[in-house]
Amino acid sequence: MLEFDLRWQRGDFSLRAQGRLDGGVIGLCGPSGAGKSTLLAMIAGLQRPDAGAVRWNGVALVETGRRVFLPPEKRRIGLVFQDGCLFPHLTVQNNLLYGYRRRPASERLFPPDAIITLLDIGHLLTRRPRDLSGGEKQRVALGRALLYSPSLLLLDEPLASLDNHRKQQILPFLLRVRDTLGLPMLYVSHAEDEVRYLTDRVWHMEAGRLHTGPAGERIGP
Ligand SMILES: Nc1ncnc2c1ncn2[C@@H]1O[C@H](COP(=O)(O)OP(=O)(O)OP(=O)(O)O)[C@@H](O)[C@H]1O
Repeated sequence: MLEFDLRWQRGDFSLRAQGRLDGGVIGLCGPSGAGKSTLLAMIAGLQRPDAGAVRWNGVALVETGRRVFLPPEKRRIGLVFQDGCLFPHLTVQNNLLYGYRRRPASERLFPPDAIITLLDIGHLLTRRPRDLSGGEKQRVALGRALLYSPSLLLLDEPLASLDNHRKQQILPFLLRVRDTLGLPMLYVSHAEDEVRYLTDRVWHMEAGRLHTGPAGERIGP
């Protein structure tokens, strides 16, 4: 279970967010500038909170009061961003295996072949990112994040740079990941219909405040 209680301020913008994610998919929606990416960055360890804590199954990943700060590579959190952020000089295969090879065999969650089949990227393995379409890049980025063997997957507008047609092609893969791998996911998107395709558990963020609803989530519109 992921639990967080975080504060962060820069200039006029202040973020205050408290929440709990115990499995399944939670969507995180809200207008531009609401603080969604900043919240994800603090959970992943890419941004330090001014005050607060993030715990995974009771273990502190960050706790400002005790000066605990686990760097991102020690958190076992998979990240997928809008533009994939693949390593341009590596083939698809080496992008996919980048995190996998750095995990001890005993910690590896999924065999590469299973993920390659799940995402239907077997025919792309020898290509480099520049020779992939936007949708293919995002499938490879998702595969790379999964082969890192994360305990939690954070997706920050993973489909935002794709046209509607491509989005419709990728959403079923995300459903497959949800249904076959059982990883908890926090999915940021402006598009609430996209989020609702994957989950009816939606958090809202506005002007730096996170609204999770009375039961830690909001169900229904
Ligand atoms: N270093 C900084 N200094 C000042 N303000 C910052 C800094 N970094 C982020 N902000 C502000 O924090 C706010 C939250 O930004 P954030 O990117 O988290 O929002 P978002 O909800 O993810 O937006 P979008 O949907 O457009 O990606 C914005 O108003 C942004 O300008």
